[in-house]
Amino acid sequence: MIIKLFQSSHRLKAQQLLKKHCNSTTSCHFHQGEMGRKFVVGGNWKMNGTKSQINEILAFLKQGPLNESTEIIVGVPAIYLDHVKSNAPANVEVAAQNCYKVDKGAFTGEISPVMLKDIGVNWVILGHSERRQIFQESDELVAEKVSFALSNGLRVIACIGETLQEREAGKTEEVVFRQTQAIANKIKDWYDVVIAYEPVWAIGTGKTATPQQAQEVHQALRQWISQNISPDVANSIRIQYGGSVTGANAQELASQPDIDGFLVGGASLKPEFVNIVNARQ
Ligand SMILES: O=C[C@H](O)COP(=O)(O)O
Repeated sequence: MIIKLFQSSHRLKAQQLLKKHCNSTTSCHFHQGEMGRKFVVGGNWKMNGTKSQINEILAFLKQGPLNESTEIIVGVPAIYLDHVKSNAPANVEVAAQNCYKVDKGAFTGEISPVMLKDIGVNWVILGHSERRQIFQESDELVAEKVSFALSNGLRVIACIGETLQEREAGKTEEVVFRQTQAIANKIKDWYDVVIAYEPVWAIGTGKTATPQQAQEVHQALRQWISQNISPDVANSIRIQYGGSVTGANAQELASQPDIDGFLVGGASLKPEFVNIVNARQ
């Protein structure tokens, strides 16, 4: 069972079971430092695509080849979730791009985690900067959504990241720690959470963070998580980078030790997404 959990991406759950196992036997060969994090690449299609364009994306995903050791998730506009769920290759998981914090009721235009589970969708992207900025989602609301989605059995890509103004004011760490703390205030288990660090100034602008800039924030965040949540969570949680990732820059970004994958916008609509999926050598 532990091996199965490792092969899936429930690494933290596996790690905790292993810890229990290691404490109860003297011959355990597993140690925390040996546990790698599975590379995870998400394609966030945002509000793009008609059914025929989506079928073209599905065609290049089917053609691949897609690295088997990378977990792949596509974030699909709500109206096409069912279609993509039925037509995506088996190794490509499907995510919604948002969901609300209650299971049903008078919330016109919203969709709930229960509805997503009902059509077999197991992932949701929450707290994307476009939701935070255009739709004024607060840290508190994002955290409530994360908590409610997890309690309904969804797995979550939780997005954080600073604006250009915040970076220039030297507030990058303060912002990403604050956004993560808001989530930490509402959840206990991080097994089913992937964090996507997406500096807002790099989204859709062609200005990718350099591998060093991204690594610096990922490392600082992991250290913060170790001190403020737990060393186990810090060691196991996957932190994606997002912001103008392309087939051309993915490989160097993927070589950074604390970058565990990507959340890709524009390039996820194009065949180069396959190169991004395969960026971790
Ligand atoms: O969710 C994805 C990010 O917003 C990145 O978008 P981008 O790759 O188009 O810069």
